[in-house]
Amino acid sequence: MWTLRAAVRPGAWLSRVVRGRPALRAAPPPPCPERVLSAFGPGGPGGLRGRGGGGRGPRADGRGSGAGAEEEEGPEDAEAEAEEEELLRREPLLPAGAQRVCLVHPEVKWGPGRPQLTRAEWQVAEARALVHTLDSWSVVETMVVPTKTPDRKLVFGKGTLEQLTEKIRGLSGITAVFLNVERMSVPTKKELEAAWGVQVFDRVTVVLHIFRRNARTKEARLQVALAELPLLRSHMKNSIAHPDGRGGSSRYIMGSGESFRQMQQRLMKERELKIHRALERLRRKRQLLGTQRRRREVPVVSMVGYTNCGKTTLIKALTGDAAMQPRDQLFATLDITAHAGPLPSGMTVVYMDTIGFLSQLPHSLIESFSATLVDVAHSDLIVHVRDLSHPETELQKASVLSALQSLRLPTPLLDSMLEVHNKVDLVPGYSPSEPRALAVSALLGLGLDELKAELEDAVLRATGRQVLTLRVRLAGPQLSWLHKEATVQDVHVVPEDSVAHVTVIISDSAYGKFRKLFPE
Ligand SMILES: Nc1nc2c(ncn2[C@@H]2O[C@H](COP(=O)(O)OP(=O)(O)OP(=O)(O)O)[C@@H](O)[C@H]2O)c(=O)[nH]1
Ligand SMILES: [Mg+2]
Repeated sequence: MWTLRAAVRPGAWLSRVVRGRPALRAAPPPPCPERVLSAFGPGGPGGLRGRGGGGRGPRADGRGSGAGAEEEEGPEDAEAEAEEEELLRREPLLPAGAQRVCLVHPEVKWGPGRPQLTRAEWQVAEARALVHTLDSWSVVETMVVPTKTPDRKLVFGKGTLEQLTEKIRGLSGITAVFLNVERMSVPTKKELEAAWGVQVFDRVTVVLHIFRRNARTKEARLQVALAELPLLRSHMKNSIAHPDGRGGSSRYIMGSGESFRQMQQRLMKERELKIHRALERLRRKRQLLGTQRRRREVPVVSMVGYTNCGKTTLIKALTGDAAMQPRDQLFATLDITAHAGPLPSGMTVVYMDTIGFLSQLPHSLIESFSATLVDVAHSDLIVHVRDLSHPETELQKASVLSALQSLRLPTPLLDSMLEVHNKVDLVPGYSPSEPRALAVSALLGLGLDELKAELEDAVLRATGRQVLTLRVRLAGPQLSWLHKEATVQDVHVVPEDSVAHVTVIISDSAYGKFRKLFPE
């Protein structure tokens, strides 16, 4: 247990945390997370009391947070809710149920399309992991097929495609082919499906299917709906060319003055606008809660990282939040959730669990989800969690950093980022070479004390606060002033001297005031 010890001259302060226990403690901080919940008032921070959060921790979208009068629902809210429900009522892109998949990975060995940092086997492993993330989906066959023409309509050269078609046709019992390309045009899909006799999915479709399945909150579900739009649009463009089977796309719908295609495009545009509006509404609510959180001065630490690196596990270990459910799946977390936990001095911080990154994620997908990550920009500290046991950990780091760059986060926030090397239990003898990196095992609880100490230093630096132990006279007004203007962590009374050594977390400006008011 870490605590601050009173070993100070009058008015002097300690900025370092040392081991030990005070002889007499007054007003010990109640254990978390209750303590932070009370700090947020009856509703908790950012929906800490979220209803139906899927058993995966509280939600930060503000739904059902009961955070105050702003949250009370009026008829307008009911109308908005009805519209949101309507927007979410849509058939999934892929049918529900089991799929027995043949995974086909086009390997580009030469030329500009050749991946620079990765190898086919890891790309295949990631594609398999995507499939296995879906319940009752399985990979029954994997084929790595060389191609020199990945940008051609049918991806492979003529001879290779013929051989591949023969092989796929010869497989018994497969229900689909997962062609591991980012995105396939609809004509390509149709032609390959005709040749192979089964459905063909690309990476975007599979990722969207996972997103749709894992999205819990309305905000995440609306983001998925938004991300699906480009796909629906291209399907529409191709399928309504002949809506009545007789080339009716350019025909005018009676009396409307617009063709069938124009009408479909208009409806799609309207849908997009409505989704944006609904998301905006939900975000405004969330921002409001974020402002309340900041006003209450609870520092926010965002955990970011590649999918499956252990963000949720680490937050669970740091907070002891038993409701969190880490899973060995890609994109297990799609909703930003907030979880409170204590640091060594007793200071409480809120950890934000975020959606994981994936390399080669289509741009439109990143865009629709980057809005979720806007919250990261409002945090006091970013922690980049890495899976050190992953063979492509360097590539994963590069894709996370480039995604973070594209979010245009404030430079001090990027500069102060901490790197946590997780899963070291799987890499015996590992120690990080980077200067601002800490090795931990979130699963086994290794290295967490060091991490907490480092987090505390970083949070204090980022928020312009310090942990000080001040000597105050029991008879004077200092103690009550400190209770009002700072966060009192510990009071160590020395009765024979009629003084107390008070440990506080205090902002630089409040400390300046304190020195002015009580100069002794
Ligand atoms: N061996 C080992 N496994 C870990 C460790 N931390 C997490 N895991 C496992 O890694 C898997 C993914 O963990 P999560 O915490 O869900 O990862 P995440 O980063 O939140 O994943 P997404 O939400 O999908 O982005 C789970 O099976 C965890 O048990 C660790 O320190 N050691
Ligand atoms: Mg997670």
